[in-house]
Amino acid sequence: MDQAIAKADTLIEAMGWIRRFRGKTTVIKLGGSLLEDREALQHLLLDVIFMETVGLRPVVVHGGGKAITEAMAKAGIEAQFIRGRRVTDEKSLEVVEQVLAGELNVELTEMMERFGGRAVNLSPRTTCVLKGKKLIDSEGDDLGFVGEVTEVDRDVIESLAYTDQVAVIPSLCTDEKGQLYNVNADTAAMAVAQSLGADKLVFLSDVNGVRRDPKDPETIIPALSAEEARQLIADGVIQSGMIPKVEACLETLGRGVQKVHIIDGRLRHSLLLEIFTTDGVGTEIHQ
Ligand SMILES: Nc1ncnc2c1ncn2[C@@H]1O[C@H](COP(=O)(O)OP(=O)(O)O)[C@@H](O)[C@H]1O
Ligand SMILES: CC(=O)N[C@@H](CCC(=O)OP(=O)(O)O)C(=O)O
Repeated sequence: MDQAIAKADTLIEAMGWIRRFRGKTTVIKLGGSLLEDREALQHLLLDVIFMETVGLRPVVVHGGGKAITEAMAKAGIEAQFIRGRRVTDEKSLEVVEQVLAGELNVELTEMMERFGGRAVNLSPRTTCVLKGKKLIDSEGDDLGFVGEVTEVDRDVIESLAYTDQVAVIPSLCTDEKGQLYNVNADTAAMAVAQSLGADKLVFLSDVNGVRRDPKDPETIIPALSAEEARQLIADGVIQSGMIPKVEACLETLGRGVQKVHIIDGRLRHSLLLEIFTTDGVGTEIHQ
């Protein structure tokens, strides 16, 4: 009996969160490491469809760094990164476009459709919603065809949400001349969240959050202020792919998005636990 009541309490709590977030936008960023784990990915996409079904408005932005590096290796191109961003020449850009827009984006949408959801890919091959320009690197390095998003077509994304469809956006943008650019997926998600005035931005990765020791899951930091996060980057505790992620969190918080989380997408239902429970999982970054 007690157990049944405890379960009812969980349900009541979940209903409260559903009421709180119904009609609100959550931008969900799927990282490359996670995209490699098919089983985890399927659970996750099912959760996205669940969110949409109960009236939340999830928008998916995805990367695919690992798959790109593998495809480049097959094409005999060596991957090179500067401050977490891939140096992208013309040949690499072709591979990036094929993997993100030609393969992963289509695969993600198809998987969601198989779960009974309605998902629409918004890539430069279909409807390009991310406009941008070449990224000028902070240290003056030339990264090639690496871009930054300057404008998001929020009308297209929102009109999908209003008609119960989930937008699936790869991290690619085009400039006014139609030139394609490779965008770091964390910053692409940030741009989408800001433009939509999202309530939440959730980064799903293959780590349980930001850690004091990157190799030790026990050292996860559940909550991090913007100031602490900057210090951890300066101290070299936050490294490699975690740098653009945390920088994207910090910039997003400065622009009105209420909450930003970094969570482990391999953990079953981590997304729902994050949204529908008080304690949540992973690292929350706040002002
Ligand atoms: N302080 C840290 N805490 C956790 N992970 C870290 C930290 N510093 C660096 N990392 C690395 O960042 C990676 C996550 O970034 P990235 O590989 O770009 O993820 P994704 O492809 O999912 O976006 C982790 O797998 C981990 O190796
Ligand atoms: C410019 C740049 O670095 N672009 C990234 C885009 C994909 C990405 O960011 O994927 P993850 O989210 O899996 O890291 C890249 O080429 O790897």
